[in-house]
Amino acid sequence: MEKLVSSWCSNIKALPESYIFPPETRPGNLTVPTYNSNIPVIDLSKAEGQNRTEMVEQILKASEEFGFFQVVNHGIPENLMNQAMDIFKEFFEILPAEEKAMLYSEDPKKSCRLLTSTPNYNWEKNHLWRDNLRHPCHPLEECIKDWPEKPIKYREVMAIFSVEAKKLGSRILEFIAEGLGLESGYFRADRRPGKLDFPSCNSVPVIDLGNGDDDRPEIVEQMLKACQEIGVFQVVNHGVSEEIINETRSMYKEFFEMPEEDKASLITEDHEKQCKLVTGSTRHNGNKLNLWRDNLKHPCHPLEDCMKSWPEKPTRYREVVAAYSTEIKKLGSRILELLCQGLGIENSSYFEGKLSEDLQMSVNYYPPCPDPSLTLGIPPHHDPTLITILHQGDVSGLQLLKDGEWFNVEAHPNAFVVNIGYQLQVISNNKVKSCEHRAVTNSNDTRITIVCFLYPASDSIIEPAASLVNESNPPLCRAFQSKEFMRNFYSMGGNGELALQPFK
Ligand SMILES: O=C(O)CCC(=O)C(=O)O
Ligand SMILES: [Fe+2]
Repeated sequence: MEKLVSSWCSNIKALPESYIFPPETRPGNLTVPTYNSNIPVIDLSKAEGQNRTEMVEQILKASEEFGFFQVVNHGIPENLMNQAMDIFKEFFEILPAEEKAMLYSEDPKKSCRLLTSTPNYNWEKNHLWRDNLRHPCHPLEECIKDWPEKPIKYREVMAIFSVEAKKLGSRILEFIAEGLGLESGYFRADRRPGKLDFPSCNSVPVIDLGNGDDDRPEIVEQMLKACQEIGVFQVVNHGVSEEIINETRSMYKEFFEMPEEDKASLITEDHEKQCKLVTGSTRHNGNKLNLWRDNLKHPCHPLEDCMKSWPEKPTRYREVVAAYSTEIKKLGSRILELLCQGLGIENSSYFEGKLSEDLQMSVNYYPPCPDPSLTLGIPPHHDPTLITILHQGDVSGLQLLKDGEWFNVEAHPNAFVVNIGYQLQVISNNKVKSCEHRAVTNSNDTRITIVCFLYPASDSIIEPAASLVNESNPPLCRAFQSKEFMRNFYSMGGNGELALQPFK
């Protein structure tokens, strides 16, 4: 093992010969002016405000002019940065030599290695005045086993730090994609699912709604916690009868498996049409990439008006879906009332009436897929709803993004998955968050998901609820009409944050 510079440098007065560079490659004058005044320091908190476009332009300009910029208000807590810095100080300056010797390696294939100067120490002419520790951080569970075991807190602190740094990196790449006019998510490595064995998300509780008022405080607390942590929970004992659910599911299976000619009249690219059957997405024709799904969509409110546009086959379609959507609307109101209490919105009927009036049915049919690692059922997105109530039967495929990783939402045949939508996030003044999610496919089973989107009526006014706004929680945006937000949401390619910009 070469002697690490950190192990002997403190006692020496003159620079040893092997570190002295030829005159033409020495830094020479050490009083060069700092570049700080020219390299922009970019305030990332502006991403959430009116000046987002300006901030994205700053990043792009700095990238063109310097290829460097600094960021502040980047979301990595100061104490975490200090902890990481202290860990490395302890690593290089205090850790006994024998601990470091175990990590020292000249084998470039070794995942975690400590070296001095460059990896080519033995054949370099001049050594560099540095020691260096390097290791990969992704995927965390695999890499962490090779990380230093000392200082004791190394793995704990650096795991958190690396997750935060990765999030920051993804955010910055997203700003750059935005500035370059690329589609959202352009730089993300996970546009294909790649691997197929995703872990289940353990932040999604299965909440039992069944036991009446005695359990209410506990139910409310569980819901709020899930909405704050991940924005998704499941409910069982929800009051929608198993019979209605099974009947609806088998009816939809029959629908999607009907001969082509029975469905042809519903296939359309006309956005104005109320009831639409599409393959891929509604923007399929403009997309180079197709999605491995068919989708049927139509509104359900007001029922009598909408029903006329619904499919006529299977013959029981209208009767079954009318019953199902009525039950889901009731369940939706119940969940919103519980959430209202959890959020601390004083008026318990806050969501009643127009604010939760609109119900859209969206049913996905994902046939078994020849190679699920290469394609998606639905790409990553946030729902623009108040809440979404989804039934995925016994085949999982819904995935949530948490700390930059995808997790499965476990399939419970009796449960509905409830998902916080972007408009509820606004009303909660960011107290609860909507979660980015996607649907993956599988090679064995047909998967049908019955998705009910609960929306405000299009002309209702959306704003952070007055009881959630105070001096320390200023309103995240001004009031707007739901339809204004929806228009922006679609024109901004489904990006809720951008859709909200005009109302900041
Ligand atoms: O089918 C799924 O699991 C996801 C559906 C979904 O996210 C949607 O329709 O917005
Ligand atoms: Fe969704």
